[in-house]
Amino acid sequence: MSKYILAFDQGTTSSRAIIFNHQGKAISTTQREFKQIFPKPGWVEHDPNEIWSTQIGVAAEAVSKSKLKSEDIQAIGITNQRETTVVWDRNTGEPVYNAIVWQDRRTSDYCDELREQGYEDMVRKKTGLVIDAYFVATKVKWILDNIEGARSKADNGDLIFGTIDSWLVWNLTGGESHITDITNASRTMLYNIQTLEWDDELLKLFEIPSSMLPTVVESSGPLAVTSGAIFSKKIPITGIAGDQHAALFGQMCLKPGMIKNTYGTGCFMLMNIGEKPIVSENRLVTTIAWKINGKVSYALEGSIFIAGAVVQWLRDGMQMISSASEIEDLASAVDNTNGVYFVPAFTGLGAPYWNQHARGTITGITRGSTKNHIARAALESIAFQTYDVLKAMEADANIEIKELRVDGGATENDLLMQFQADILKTKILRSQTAEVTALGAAYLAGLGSGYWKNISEVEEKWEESRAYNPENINLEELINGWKRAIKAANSWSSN
Ligand SMILES: Nc1ncnc2c1ncn2[C@@H]1O[C@H](COP(=O)(O)OP(=O)(O)O)[C@@H](O)[C@H]1O
Ligand SMILES: O=P(O)(O)OC[C@H](O)CO
Repeated sequence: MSKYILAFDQGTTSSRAIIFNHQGKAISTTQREFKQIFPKPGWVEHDPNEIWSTQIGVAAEAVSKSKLKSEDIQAIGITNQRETTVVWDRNTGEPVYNAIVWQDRRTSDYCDELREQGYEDMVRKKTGLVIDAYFVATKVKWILDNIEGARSKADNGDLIFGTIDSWLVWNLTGGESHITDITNASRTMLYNIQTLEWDDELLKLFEIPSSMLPTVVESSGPLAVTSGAIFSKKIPITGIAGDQHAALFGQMCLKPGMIKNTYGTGCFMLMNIGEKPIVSENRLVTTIAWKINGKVSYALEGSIFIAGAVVQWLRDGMQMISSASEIEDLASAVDNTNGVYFVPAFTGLGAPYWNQHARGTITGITRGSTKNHIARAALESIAFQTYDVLKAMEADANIEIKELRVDGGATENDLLMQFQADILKTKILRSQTAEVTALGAAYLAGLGSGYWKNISEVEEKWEESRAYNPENINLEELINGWKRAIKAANSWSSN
């Protein structure tokens, strides 16, 4: 009887489960959305119990939908929205507060204070990160400082924390395993990516007791085993990685210099930089790509907070379109934006600007501007933000990037992909598999359980579905306009 790999893809807006066969093809996909909680402007939360129930629900459904039994699943791979933080009681398994989501900005002012106090260099050298509310440490501190009784329980050793991979593994193992994989650890701002250990100085700075920390594990191998109560048979968990790291692996960017960009809610560009962590001089972050068989690979990352979400905003907020795919026709009705620029800094600006206080701006509007120009400017903003990150990456790595592998919902948009190739002057390759993130987790799990023999066996499965070759355009004028628009969005901020 053939065996399969079950991948969990726990994302920002939905939980997905996908079953892959030995050819690396998805044979069953299930997905469930869950509630987004916005208690105050700039705050974003999820209910951790709903994350767990939707994730385990879709996993059971994927198995039954494909008429498989638990014994047909060789191993589980987990990939997750990163930085989203849960603190829970190790005795009851109950969270003490909602999960604080990566997009949440409640600790921005505290991050400003840390920068003013001169911690930026130390944090960057140790963790590869910039000080920003995006990362985990300040979210844990906020829960300990603001939830009644949390600090004393944590000091007693009763509370533990984790990113979503930890939370899922804790529940899958019936509270037996409190672990996190090294890629997720590298997003906490508590993990030293040079020494590969939790960092005492950072734990002290953020006042987080070390008894709360999960054990850090590799991204592939025998990591944990589900408890008997979950599936009818215990299943090994043999792959875990944050979603952007899993996508880098799924895109088979295995050699230094290979680079991918995922166009979802946000855009996340990662470049494999090999076995040494380059510290960015251009406001990118350095992160751990994966650790396999004792060997760590590093990546440079540029995180863009709003990409496909600007299209969602035109759909839900402005009701300019009724589905995301409609934007392509609307934008294609004009040849250019007629000087309109849209900077979708709805939650501040991420890489390479890192301005937590910038806000969305539309500039260059004239009497002749129409919704077609605004729609086109919104789409182009995704490509311009990617341009800024790619240029920073080229400068950090001192190379010229010739090829970019892409995936994610917005890569369906041919207008966007062609414009992207044109302004980058780089070939864009869209991968054959839409579910590259889940596939990356499946590959990690399959390699960790002997389902696939070695990396070369999976490497040869990568295929492109379409290539976009750059066409000649007048770039200078376009980029000048974008830079002025960014200046406007930045100057709107009060800081
Ligand atoms: N044809 C399209 N053109 C532009 N954006 C699109 C298109 N189709 C989907 N999107 C955007 O892609 C995002 C969904 O992609 P997905 O990879 O599922 O994201 P995530 O994993 O972050 O939820 C949404 O923000 C949506 O607005
Ligand atoms: O869930 P996604 O795909 O929006 O990804 C979120 C990122 O991991 C945040 O860093």
